[in-house]
Amino acid sequence: MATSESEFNPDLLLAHKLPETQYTYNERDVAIYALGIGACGEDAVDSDELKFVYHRDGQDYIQVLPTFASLFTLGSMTRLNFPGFKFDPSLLLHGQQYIEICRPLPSKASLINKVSLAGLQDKGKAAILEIETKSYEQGSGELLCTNRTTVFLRGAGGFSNSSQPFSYKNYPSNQGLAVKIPQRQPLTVCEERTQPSQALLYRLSGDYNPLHSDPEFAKLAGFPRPILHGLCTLGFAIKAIIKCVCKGDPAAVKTISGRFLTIVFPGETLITEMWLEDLRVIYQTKVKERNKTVLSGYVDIRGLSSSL
Ligand SMILES: CCCCCCC/C=C/C(=O)SCCNC(=O)CCNC(=O)[C@H](O)C(C)(C)COP(=O)(O)OP(=O)(O)OC[C@H]1O[C@@H](n2cnc3c(N)ncnc32)[C@H](O)[C@@H]1OP(=O)(O)O
Repeated sequence: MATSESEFNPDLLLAHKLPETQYTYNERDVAIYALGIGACGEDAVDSDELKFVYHRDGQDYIQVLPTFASLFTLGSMTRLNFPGFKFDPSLLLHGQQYIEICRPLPSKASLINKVSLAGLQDKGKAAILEIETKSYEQGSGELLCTNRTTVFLRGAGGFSNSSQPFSYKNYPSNQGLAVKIPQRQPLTVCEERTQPSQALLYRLSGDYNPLHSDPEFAKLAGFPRPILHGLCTLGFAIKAIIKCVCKGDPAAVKTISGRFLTIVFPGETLITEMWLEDLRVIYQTKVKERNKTVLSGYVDIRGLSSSL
């Protein structure tokens, strides 16, 4: 148990206001992110992926992958601190990510993030903490996207003061649910190998958690070597869905939900299976070398090309 009963104070915790953060990005950040999630990693002239890392003079702007939105949360997620609730940050794992895109992401922008606590559950052996980030364009004040980041805090559960485990959630119960994988054959499957240096490249987008780069830190956290960022795995999976289901159009993606089921090591091969249910793509991603399902979730899309 990471907190003694006297340390957990739900009134203090729920009254706590998280500070606003800012995030400014440009085309260079967009391209570095796309390389970090494997764009053009196997073929430098891949016509489906080149547009995410390069645009010729005279062409329209570089295109932005919808999972780039997950980076907007970095400012608040790297400094998590709550009065009335303590945990060991070295035991934190990314559990789930939910992203709602209100309109396609511009290739450069300055954003204001409004951050709030969206949930906290006592699961006994762990605590589940959820942080919501709403990103508004500076100037217009228009809402661009919402992220909900769920972190799984190993060893931080068992803090409830009553016999009923503490549970707080302030968002609709149908959002970001664990998915049921269909029993039928998938509509389509995409296989892509991550590079042994994938996490070292991905971290340059701003997630410098040593869990993904430092062998000693990874061992202290309970892993034999550094593991891949969950959001990097999610980026690979959603890029595969855009390629295989959305005909390469990143603007087709409306909502993304993913649950990280087990760890991925950089260098492993990701196989993403996809099923279509109306305008929802259900997906699961497996690591080929260990035959383990590492991620599952859904993507809601805005429409479908008739050729599918
Ligand atoms: C830009 C900011 C990013 C913020 C994150 C910063 C740090 C980033 C770190 C990473 O990227 S870590 C790498 C990515 N994440 C992972 O690799 C985690 C992979 N998943 C696991 O290893 C396991 O699933 C787990 C999280 C350790 C949980 O497994 P465990 O066997 O311990 O749990 P269960 O007994 O099955 O379930 C207990 C309880 O918790 C609920 N639950 C389980 N898994 C998750 C999950 N991934 N997300 C949310 N909730 C989860 C589960 O439903 C059970 O609840 P009840 O059903 O009992 O109510």
